[in-house]
Amino acid sequence: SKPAPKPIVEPDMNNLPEHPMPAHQKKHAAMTIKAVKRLKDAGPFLKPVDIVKLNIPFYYNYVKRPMDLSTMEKKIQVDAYETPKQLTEDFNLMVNNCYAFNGKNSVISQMARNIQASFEKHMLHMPPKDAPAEATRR
Ligand SMILES: CN1C(=O)c2ccccc2Sc2cc(NC(=O)[C@@H]3CCCO3)ccc21
Repeated sequence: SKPAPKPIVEPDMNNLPEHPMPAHQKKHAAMTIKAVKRLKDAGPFLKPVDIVKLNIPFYYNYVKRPMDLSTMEKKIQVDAYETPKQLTEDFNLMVNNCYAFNGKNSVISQMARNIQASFEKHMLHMPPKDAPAEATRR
């Protein structure tokens, strides 16, 4: 029917959380996204899907909440995340958007799974919220 309009761009600077992720978790989150961006399969996920460049006017009819690595990086920088779980949810959203539009068995979806595996490995080392700062503990 009609191409759906572009969704609201994130992060919503008028709706940031009161208690964002603490600094030691924010640092690990930023390092994780930085590492994922260097992967050979990260290319198509570095920036928001460009519906003009890709000539896909109906993309937003399938994908209601676009997500990409630069948006996640921005959200980390402006303290839009309260928990590491919310970062993981955005990463999974990016992968599921790829499945929704391209199909799970597409080459691009395999690339999404490859970078998701690397993201999950890095997130295993995310420090707990109340991690004692090494210097002051003991
Ligand atoms: C995640 N994803 C896609 O989900 C997508 C959506 C529709 C059609 C193809 C694809 S693969 C893909 C390719 C690019 N490619 C590019 O951005 C560059 C510029 C336009 C052509 O290559 C970016 C995103 C993307």
